[in-house]
Amino acid sequence: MNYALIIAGGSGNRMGQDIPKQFMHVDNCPIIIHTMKAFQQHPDIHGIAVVCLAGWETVLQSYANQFNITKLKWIFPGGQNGQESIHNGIYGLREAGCKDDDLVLVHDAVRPLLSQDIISSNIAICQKYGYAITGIKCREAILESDDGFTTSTSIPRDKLIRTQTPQTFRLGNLIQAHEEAKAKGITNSVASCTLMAELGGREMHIVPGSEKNIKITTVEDLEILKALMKVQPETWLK
Ligand SMILES: C[C@](O)(CO)[C@H](O)COP(=O)(O)O
Repeated sequence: MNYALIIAGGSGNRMGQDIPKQFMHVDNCPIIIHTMKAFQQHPDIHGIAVVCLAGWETVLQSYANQFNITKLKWIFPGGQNGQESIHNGIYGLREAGCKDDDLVLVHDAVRPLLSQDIISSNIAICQKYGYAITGIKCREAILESDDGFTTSTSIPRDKLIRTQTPQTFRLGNLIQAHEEAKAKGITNSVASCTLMAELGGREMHIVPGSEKNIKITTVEDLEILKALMKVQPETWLK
């Protein structure tokens, strides 16, 4: 079985709005529901779990009912950071009876333009190799800065990959990684892929992502999202 684990535990401070960004409406629908629709629509996704910001669980369930997201099976509590939220999600899935061999597609609630192809490739690559990370090659020149204002250091971009989600693993492998992280005192890795890299000993395979698989973090991202939805309302899901 293949399950989407949607991470919606954040309060979205960088957006500077009263409503958490995953619950903001675009095109008359909350961003998180746009995201869930992509998994709802995919024939090889058997269930959706959401790790949800405290206090928003009932709102989420109501929206899921309203927009006919019938695959939503579980809502788990969010954590203090992304790593803790994913931890809550995977232990929740195990307690709910999911098997170690089941695939878990960990996905940001605020990446609503996820394509069906990216979901399919994540499943195929994870089934074949065990660890699938969505990513795109870095096309910009990269500089390093200590203070955010000045720089004199360039980093060659040729080997750099900008990661996206989904990031897909077998449930048992994810749980093992989080147990190892606990033993090593790693508590705040940025993403599942960075956690796997920090732990070492795992080769992750890259699934081609898309510039359209945008992460909504700032008001500017919101404007880009609205423009993309206007220009290509049908094609972004392909
Ligand atoms: C997981 C991620 O989307 C990969 O690009 C990204 O790291 C999430 O970052 P955030 O700090 O949770 O917004």
